[in-house]
Amino acid sequence: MPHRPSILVKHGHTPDRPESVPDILKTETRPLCAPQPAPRRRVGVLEPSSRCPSLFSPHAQMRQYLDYLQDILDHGTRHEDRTGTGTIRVFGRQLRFDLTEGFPLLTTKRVWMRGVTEELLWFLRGETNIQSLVQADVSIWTDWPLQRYRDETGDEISQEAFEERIATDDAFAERWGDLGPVYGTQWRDFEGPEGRVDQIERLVRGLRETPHSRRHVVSAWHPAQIEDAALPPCHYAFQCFVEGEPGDGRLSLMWQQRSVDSFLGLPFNIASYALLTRMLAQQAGLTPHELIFNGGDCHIYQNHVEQVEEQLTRTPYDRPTLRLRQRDSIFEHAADDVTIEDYEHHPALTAPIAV
Ligand SMILES: Nc1nc(=O)c2c([nH]1)NC[C@@H]1CN(c3ccc(C(=O)N[C@@H](CCC(=O)O)C(=O)O)cc3)CN21
Ligand SMILES: O=c1ccn([C@H]2C[C@H](O)[C@@H](COP(=O)(O)O)O2)c(=O)[nH]1
Repeated sequence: MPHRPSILVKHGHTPDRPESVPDILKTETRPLCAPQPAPRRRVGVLEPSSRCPSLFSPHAQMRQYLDYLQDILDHGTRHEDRTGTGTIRVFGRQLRFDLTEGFPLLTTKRVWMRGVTEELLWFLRGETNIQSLVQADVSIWTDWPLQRYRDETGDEISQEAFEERIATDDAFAERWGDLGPVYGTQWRDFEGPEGRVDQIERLVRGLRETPHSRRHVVSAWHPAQIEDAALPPCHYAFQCFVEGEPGDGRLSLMWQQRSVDSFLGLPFNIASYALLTRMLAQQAGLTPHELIFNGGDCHIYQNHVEQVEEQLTRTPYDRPTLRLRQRDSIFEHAADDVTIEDYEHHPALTAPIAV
């Protein structure tokens, strides 16, 4: 029977760290984009002159996430949701991270980078069955397979009957874990009228051959296949942007997310797109620059509020550093190509996932 550990099992060890608060962080939070004198514009010169001043401080950037959570608590409205859990939600928010200043892995709780990495590699392999993820001991998707507790005709069966089938029927066991046409299919194998499109392969080629193109878009949203997916894509599209010339160019990435589980999902999503930006930049000989998140329905589940409030009492540490082994192809990466160094973080916070 495939190994299906509980998603709430914590991996790794979370050492408690002594608090050391840099002076700059002891002051009250300032508005992120307080009015500043207009910078002198120098067209075509790669200076961060026109960006929000908050981006100059890595601490302020990670405080952005805490300010975003506080904004939802302060301005959100309570609502029932599909999962029956209930959320507090706002609509339309943006976060921006400067990737030249360390890796944007949250430090106000532990974020499980190996889980993030395995999930991204699983998308990049074009897979939509979770068996290889589960074998890698990553169980963040185990609640969503289409045939969870269903037989092959789609009829619901008990958990015991389902586990019995998996244990005794190899063909059934092999199919277990299919999520339908989710990210892997849409990124690598998007079905169109003229055949399949490998959007990632096309993106890497585009970044190398026509870096300044305005068409570096990958869409996971396939309107004709939404009904067939176990969960319609939450982060449904991203776009890349290159400034500068080959040898001295820099790469930014912006992703769109229609629905945002701000406590459990978003920290994973930030780390995942930051890692993807590093991989794409490496393939195209560019330097990672800015990472931009645009969220639609940005919510905090009501059973995460306590953990969010705990997080809001914490002060971010310096950002860690990410090392990525160079590969000839973006599709050749293995999980141990990614190492995170100097990751000082507050203790892990656990929370139930809304299914
Ligand atoms: N409600 C909901 N939120 C999500 O973020 C989410 C979904 N559903 N469905 C699909 C995927 C699965 N994702 C997940 C699922 C679980 C965790 C999670 O439990 N994270 C734990 C660590 C898990 C571990 O250590 O094993 C965490 O504390 O961040 C994170 C992202 C993101 N997505
Ligand atoms: O990468 C992900 C995937 C999922 N989520 C969250 C957002 C919502 O809380 C649920 C999806 O429910 P819908 O009813 O389909 O919106 O999963 C996330 O934050 N990040």
